[in-house]
Amino acid sequence: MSTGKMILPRTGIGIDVHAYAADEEPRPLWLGGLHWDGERGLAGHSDADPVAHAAADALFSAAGIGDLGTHFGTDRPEFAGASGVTLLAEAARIVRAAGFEIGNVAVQFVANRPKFGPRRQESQDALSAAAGAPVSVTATTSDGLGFAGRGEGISAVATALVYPSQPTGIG
Ligand SMILES: Nc1ccn([C@@H]2O[C@H](COP(=O)(O)O)[C@@H](O)[C@H]2O)c(=O)n1
Ligand SMILES: C[C@@]1(CO)OP(=O)(O)OP(=O)(O)OC[C@H]1O
Repeated sequence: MSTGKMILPRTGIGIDVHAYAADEEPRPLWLGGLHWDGERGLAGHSDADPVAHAAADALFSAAGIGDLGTHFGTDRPEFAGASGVTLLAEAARIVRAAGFEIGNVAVQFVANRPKFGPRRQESQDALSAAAGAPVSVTATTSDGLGFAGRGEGISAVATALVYPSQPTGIG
């Protein structure tokens, strides 16, 4: 007999944007959980990895427990310079503690460079290990249009699917 309880998945979305660091204050580029040698870095309180941040934001969104700023505010000195991989792992821990399992996360970033394809698997492996669930990463240019086309910054958008650890609902 049915108990009327179900496991309903929930989707979430996250967007993150970081501007390139000023020439006077150069930073390393961290993108998709990887360091990109010789590439211009992004400005931010943490390591400014928009792929990892968008993934974490999508997880919080799917669980309905706020967003990146809710959990890792820029007023928290312990997150200064924090790696995106660390933030994503912590986000996954918080989401699981809130009673959810993670199905998957998909992220796409918009940037002319670095050329991502050759390091896609490495990035996906790093982020999937952090999340404890599959994280796929894709890249696109914007055909030279907009702030990505002008080389002003990098944006990323992510979706996530989570589901309750225990059946919920009527019954
Ligand atoms: N930084 C990037 C951007 C794109 N790619 C790959 O190039 C292909 C074509 O991209 P479009 O701009 O035409 O969407 C696509 O396969 C992207 O994965 C990349 O490797 N690095
Ligand atoms: C990650 C945090 C905290 O260190 O800082 P930033 O690196 O500036 O990144 P952002 O995507 O603007 O999210 C806000 C903060 O939670």
